[in-house]
Amino acid sequence: MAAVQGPIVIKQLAPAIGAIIEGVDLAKPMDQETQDQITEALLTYKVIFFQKQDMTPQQHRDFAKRFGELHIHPFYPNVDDAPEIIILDTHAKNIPDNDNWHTDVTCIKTPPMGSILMARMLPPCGGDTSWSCNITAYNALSAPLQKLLDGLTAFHDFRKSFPVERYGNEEKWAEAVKNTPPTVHPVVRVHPVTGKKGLFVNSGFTTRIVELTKGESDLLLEYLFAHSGRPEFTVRWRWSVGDVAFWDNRLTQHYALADYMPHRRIMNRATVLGDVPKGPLS
Ligand SMILES: O=C(O)CCC(=O)C(=O)O
Ligand SMILES: [Fe+2]
Repeated sequence: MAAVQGPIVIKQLAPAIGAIIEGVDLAKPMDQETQDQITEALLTYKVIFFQKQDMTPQQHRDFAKRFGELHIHPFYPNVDDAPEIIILDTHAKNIPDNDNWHTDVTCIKTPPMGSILMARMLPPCGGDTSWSCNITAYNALSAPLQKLLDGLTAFHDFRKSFPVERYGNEEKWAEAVKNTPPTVHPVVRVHPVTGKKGLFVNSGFTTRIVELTKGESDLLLEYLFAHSGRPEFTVRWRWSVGDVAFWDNRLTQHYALADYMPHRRIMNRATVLGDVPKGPLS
């Protein structure tokens, strides 16, 4: 059954992050007021969930396009006549994917502002996804550590999440590496809309803090990666087919649990490009 179009109802899920949005059918044409309410909810709750949705990949793309230009992933398989929609199908490679804390595609100069993920096929149980709030994680650090981090930058490298041995096709991989050289972002990001500060390092892509020695960088990153995933900064979503999660990728991370093998799980994702991350000093 398709979702009903009506007044929006918001149900907060956890103190740090996450809310369910009721009363919107994402497949239907949307007025500006509804879109603005969705944007507002995204900024407030960082990840928002829509249930019982019935979108084709084309409608998924069209909804996502309302929020900005879409990213076409160099690697993931995509829908034939909607290349902006990537297909995450664990069965295709028979290995789990995205089962680490990460922020999407921070290895490019303009990492996504948001990702919109829809569940298409699910295992009988398991396969939940968690999101964490990098603003709450930053606020929980001591003032001296916040001050140190405010002035640092870090490398983000495509190869950390996409090593050649995992994604095969050496030629295509070399081309993607050439087109995606490591990029440097501030370790603390100022959210371009809310002005809030949050950690902007993630275990998916961040390899090295530029201004520190390798030993210092390794230890500090290890601490920050572990800190960011603390349960009190998170929300965990148990999927049903037709659920859609829309997250503000600018100051969040997420983790797709791979606890359901050998069952199949298929998700579709649209990825909305963002701006160049700015730090407190940049
Ligand atoms: O499959 C999931 O639940 C999330 C996968 C993921 O990391 C993503 O779509 O960006
Ligand atoms: Fe992801």
